[in-house]
Amino acid sequence: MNLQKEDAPDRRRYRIALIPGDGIGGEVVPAARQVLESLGLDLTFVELAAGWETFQREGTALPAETLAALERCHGALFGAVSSPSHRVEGYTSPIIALRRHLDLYANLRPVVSAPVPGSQPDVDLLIVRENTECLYVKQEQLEDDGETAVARRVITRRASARIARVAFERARARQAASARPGRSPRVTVVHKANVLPLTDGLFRETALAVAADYPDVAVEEQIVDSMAYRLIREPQRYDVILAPNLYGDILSDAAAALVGGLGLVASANVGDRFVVAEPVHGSAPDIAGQGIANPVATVRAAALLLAALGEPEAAGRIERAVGRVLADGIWTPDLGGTARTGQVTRAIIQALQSS
Ligand SMILES: NC(=O)C1=CN([C@@H]2O[C@H](COP(=O)(O)OP(=O)(O)OC[C@H]3O[C@@H](n4cnc5c(N)ncnc54)[C@H](O)[C@@H]3O)[C@@H](O)[C@H]2O)C=CC1
Ligand SMILES: O=C(O)CCCC(=O)C(=O)O
Repeated sequence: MNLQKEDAPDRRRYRIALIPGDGIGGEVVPAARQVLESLGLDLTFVELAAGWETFQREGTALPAETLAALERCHGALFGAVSSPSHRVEGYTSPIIALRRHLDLYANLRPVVSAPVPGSQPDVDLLIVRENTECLYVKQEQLEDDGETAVARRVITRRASARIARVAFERARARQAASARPGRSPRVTVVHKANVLPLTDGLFRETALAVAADYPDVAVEEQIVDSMAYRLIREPQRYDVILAPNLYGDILSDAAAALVGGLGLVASANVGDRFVVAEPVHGSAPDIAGQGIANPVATVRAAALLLAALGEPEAAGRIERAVGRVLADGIWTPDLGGTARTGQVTRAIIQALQSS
């Protein structure tokens, strides 16, 4: 995947879109921007609108100007949006729309132990989630009698094969980077083909066929409900977990709970030409506006963005700085600490500058 703009005059100058969205998105994205600004890279930022507040103001949650501006950026950092849980005429989740519009077909979610309370030791896994289809095609309808609602679930061989390739390639790359020393690379294919033999069956069958091209990577399969159970019982045994969209979404929030919570876990929505990085969490309306949101997930998302753009060294520096701050016990309340968003952010910047 080469995400760098071919027409970029200088590959080491990046124009980055910032889409804070709603709720704590407006707190954690500026925090991540400060961290990015402290790196000494040649970055310019373009702030773009999307989300529920944008919808209320402009009648669309993903304005055409946002999409047009993204075309001129190398990548984007997304905060979170507040999507209502009831139908609102004309509203559609902008992050789901962006993933499909930009064909960001791989949602990569690293889940790694952290030196914080509640984190299990020795967890180092990657959830590779298909990001464009399944129930997220959002084709729902209410039947004429108003008593039955139907959703279409789409699984294609093409999308299943390309996400499976990402999973196997990542398993190889993780092995090369010694992510799990002494253990062989492995992909766990998640499905529910025992109940849904056509849709999940196609996902499963396609992933297992792709596995044949990767004899050096072990493959196993796991039905999604027992996957949830085993993930919680024994997260250390997993390496790369490959899942259709909805299962991957649910498993990644559960996995976050194993390593300190949603305040720490980031993701990258990756396609062949673009990347949108974001925290796994949502807009957290219960804590929005209080200055206590944990910025780490979004700072880590910024690191994933830099890595995808071809700046692994800067990404590594951010990760190491975050690790030091967490080890020093500079924690927001979700981790049991008393630090505020700004204090954690400043500590990360200080750790970067002293590295
Ligand atoms: N990618 C996106 O934009 C996503 C958006 N959402 C939206 O977010 C809204 C709220 O959804 P919820 O179910 O409450 O999930 P949520 O992820 O926003 O919050 C779940 C819990 O985790 C806590 N939390 C999340 N991020 C945190 C952080 N950085 N620091 C400290 N605590 C944090 C929250 O306070 C809350 O108790 C909904 O409107 C939903 O549509 C949810 C998930 C992803
Ligand atoms: O609330 C929204 O607008 C989107 C929530 C989707 C989500 O949790 C994910 O795909 O990671």
